[in-house]
Amino acid sequence: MGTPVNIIVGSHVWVEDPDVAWIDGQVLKITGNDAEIEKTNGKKVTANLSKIYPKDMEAPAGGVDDMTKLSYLHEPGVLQNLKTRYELNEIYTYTGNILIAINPFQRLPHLYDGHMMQQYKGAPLGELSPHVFAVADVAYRAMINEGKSNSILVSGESGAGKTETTKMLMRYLAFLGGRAAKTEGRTVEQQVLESNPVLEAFGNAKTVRNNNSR
Ligand SMILES: Nc1ncnc2c1ncn2[C@@H]1O[C@H](COP(=O)(O)OP(=O)(O)OP(=O)(O)O)[C@@H](O)[C@H]1O
Repeated sequence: MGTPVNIIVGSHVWVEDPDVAWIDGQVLKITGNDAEIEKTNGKKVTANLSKIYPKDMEAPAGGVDDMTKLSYLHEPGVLQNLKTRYELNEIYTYTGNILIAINPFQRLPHLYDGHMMQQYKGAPLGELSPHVFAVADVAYRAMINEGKSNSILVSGESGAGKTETTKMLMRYLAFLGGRAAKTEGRTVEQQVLESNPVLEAFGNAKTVRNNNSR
């Protein structure tokens, strides 16, 4: 993937591992196309040079909020960055203007409160920390400015968090657009959000990864 990088004796690299997907280590010896690597768990392994990837030793300790800032855009580099951020409860990361969300499997209420929504209102993408509200804000503004419908694509495997993400997108869009008008004493925001259980009932079946089949 990407430009070939010189791997020499002493290079810090990523090598595939059956238990943890990728593990880092240092090249001890190169013989032909094979490199002998001492992994950080102390074990040694031999791998083909085409299967190992350079590790960025200068990567910031807390990761980067946009993966286009990574020195190496290979799989272990991307996964390492997401893992580093996830451990700090930073579940959102950009890759350019695409947002990657990792399921936190715990409530993070501070991420979605009214204060947060207020902050993201009108803020250019990339100015604040990566967030689903930022994506909604850009989509909403493009719709208003261009006078055309807009869509937001939410994809991921079962249990990845698409339904939760969509709920947050709807909440934010309702917050932007539907606060003033009222029908039968309820705001558009309330009404849109109340439609969630109905949509869920039609769209969701229980799967092995996810039981929200309400
Ligand atoms: N941003 C989040 N904050 C807190 N919990 C979350 C978040 N995203 C997902 N979860 C948790 O993960 C569970 C599964 O997420 P969700 O239902 O959104 O997945 P999905 O991608 O829609 O799955 P499926 O394709 O099976 O419908 C949720 O019920 C919730 O407990």
